[in-house]
Amino acid sequence: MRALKLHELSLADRLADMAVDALIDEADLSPKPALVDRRGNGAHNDLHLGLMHASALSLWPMFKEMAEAAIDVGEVGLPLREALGRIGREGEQAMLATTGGVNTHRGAIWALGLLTAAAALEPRAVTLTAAKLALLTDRYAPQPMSHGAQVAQRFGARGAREEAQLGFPSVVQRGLPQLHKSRRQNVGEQNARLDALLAIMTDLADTCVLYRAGLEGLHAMQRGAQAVLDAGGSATLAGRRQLHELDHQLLALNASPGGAADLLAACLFIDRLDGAL
Ligand SMILES: CC(C)(COP(=O)(O)OP(=O)(O)OC[C@H]1O[C@@H](n2cnc3c(N)ncnc32)[C@H](O)[C@@H]1O)[C@@H](O)C(=O)NCCC(=O)NCCS
Ligand SMILES: Nc1ncnc2c1ncn2[C@@H]1O[C@H](COP(=O)(O)OP(=O)(O)OP(=O)(O)O)[C@@H](O)[C@H]1O
Repeated sequence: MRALKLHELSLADRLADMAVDALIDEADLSPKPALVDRRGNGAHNDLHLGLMHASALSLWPMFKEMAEAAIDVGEVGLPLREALGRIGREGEQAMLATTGGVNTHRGAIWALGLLTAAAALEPRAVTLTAAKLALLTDRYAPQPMSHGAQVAQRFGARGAREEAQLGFPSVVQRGLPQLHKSRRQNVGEQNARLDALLAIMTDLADTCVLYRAGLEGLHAMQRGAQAVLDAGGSATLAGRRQLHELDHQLLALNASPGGAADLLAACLFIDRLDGAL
C-alpha cells in the first residue's frame, strides 16, 4: 500500500481543510460569550459542540467544490458568483441534513465560501477578491424573509452581505490586527483568539444579536467587548472578570453573537492562509 503524501493534496483539498479547521477552532475556543463552546451551549438551546463539529465536517465537500469552481472558471464574474451560490445552497442542505434542520453555519457558509473561492483565485488579495464576488448579484438566489432581512428592515443593518461586500472590515481592521498584537504579547494562542473575537465584537452590527435582543443587546455586546480589551484582554485577571460579566449580560439578554463567531472563523482562515503562502 502506498502512503498518502501530504504534498499530493490538491489546492482545493488544502483550502477545504483550512476552512473546516477554522470552523472547528472557532467552535472549540472557550470561553466565548454566549456562544457554543467547550463549556456549553451559550444562548442556544438547539446547538451543542458536537453538532457544530459535525456541521463543520459536513461542509468540507462544499468548500472543496467552491475552490474547484474558482479554479475552473478562473476569474471573478457572474458565472463564478452563480456557481458559488448554487454550491452554497447545496452545502446548506447538507448542513441541515446533518444537524436535523438546525442552522449551525449559515453565515459561515457565506463568509468562508467567498473567502475559499477568493483564495483559490487570488491568494494574495483574498478579502478584496471575496468582496468583488459578494458585490455581484446571483440571479437564482431566493429572497426569503430571513432573520437578517427582518433586521435590515427594522434597524437598517445589512449584516453578513455588507460585511463581505466591504471586504470584511471587521476581520481586516479589527480581528487580524488584534490577533497579531495579542500574539506579540505572548498571552497564549487561545487568549489571542479570544481577544480577536472581542475586537470583532466591538464594532460589528451582528444581525443575530439584533434579531434576538435589539439595540440594547448590540450595545451590550459592543461595550462589553471593548471593556474586556480596555481592562487588558482575556489573559489578564481584570479582563477575565469583564469577560465573565459580558457572558452573563449577553446570556441574560439571549443575545448570541453568531455573526462575530463566523467572522472569527474567517479571521482564523486568513491567518492560516497567510502562514501557508
Ligand atoms: C448573505 C447571507 C448570509 C444572507 O443572510 P441574511 O442577511 O439574509 O441573514 P440570515 O439571518 O439568513 O443569516 C445571517 C448570518 O450571517 C451571520 N452574520 C450576522 N451578522 C453579521 C455581520 N454583521 N457580518 C457577518 N456575518 C454576520 C450570522 O451568523 C447569521 O447566521 C446568506 O445566507 C445568503 O443569502 N446566501 C446566499 C447563498 C449564496 O450565495 N452562497 C454563496 C456562498 S459563497
Ligand atoms: N460557536 C458558535 N455558537 C453559536 N453560534 C455560532 C457559533 N459559530 C457560528 N455561529 C453562527 O451563529 C448562527 C446561529 O445564530 P442564531 O441561532 O441566532 O441563528 P438562527 O437559527 O437564524 O436563529 P434562532 O436560533 O434564533 O432561530 C449560525 O448561523 C452560525 O453562523
